[in-house]
Amino acid sequence: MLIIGIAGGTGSGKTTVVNQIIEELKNEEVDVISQDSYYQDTSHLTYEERTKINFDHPKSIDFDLLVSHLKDLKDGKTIEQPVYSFKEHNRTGETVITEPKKVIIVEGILILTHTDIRDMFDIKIYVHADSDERLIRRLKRDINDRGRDLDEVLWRYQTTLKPMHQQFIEPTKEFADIIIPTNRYNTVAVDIVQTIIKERLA
Ligand SMILES: Nc1ncnc2c1ncn2[C@@H]1O[C@H](COP(=O)(O)OP(=O)(O)O)[C@@H](O)[C@H]1O
Ligand SMILES: Nc1ccn([C@@H]2O[C@H](COP(=O)(O)O)[C@@H](O)[C@H]2O)c(=O)n1
Repeated sequence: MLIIGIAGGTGSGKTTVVNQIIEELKNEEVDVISQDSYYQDTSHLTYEERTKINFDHPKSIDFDLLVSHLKDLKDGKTIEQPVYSFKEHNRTGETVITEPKKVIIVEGILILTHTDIRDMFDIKIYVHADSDERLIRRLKRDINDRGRDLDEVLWRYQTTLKPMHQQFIEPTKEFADIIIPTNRYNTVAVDIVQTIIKERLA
């Protein structure tokens, strides 16, 4: 089993890169695990309280569950990946049955901050886009897809997202084996990663 970690700031293009990488792989060969599925269960809080959570701090992630799920997959066991709702700021209570495959791609802003998880990765990738580009993408995406408005995105950017990015996320670039610049669509980098995966699978 090959485990690939793909980190990078919000809006850097992690999900897009993952989708491009797996385009040529068969479904039965690859699992994608998103760190977003592992936001802490906050059902004990009201909706109002949940809106104020700092979702860019490592403490917002249930890393224990993520570690145990990755270990299970490595051991050939099936897991139940939680489903997360950005509209509700909480897990939905549903799960996705995920079976072990030849390639596991784990993507998320904070995945390289955690030593045990970092050590499980065979390849560590950091996706980089400039912060203004990321903010523009985040604004468009959160308003179109995640039920947010301009004020909410800018408030979150100023209060938590930008400082947490500088404190926790950007420094993990030093752990990366490969850094992919994505201010433009980077097909060359995607081709290189696809080639590495194919070689390892051969
Ligand atoms: N290289 C790129 N150039 C322009 N837009 C991009 C690029 N990569 C991603 N996007 C767009 O930016 C938004 C955020 O990308 P996404 O892959 O979801 O980022 P992340 O998973 O890192 O938050 C999406 O709307 C996506 O279509
Ligand atoms: N309820 C939530 C949970 C997380 N976020 C933001 O999502 C970002 C991480 O996801 P990406 O797909 O962009 O990598 C992170 O920056 C959190 O601020 C949120 O807005 N609401």
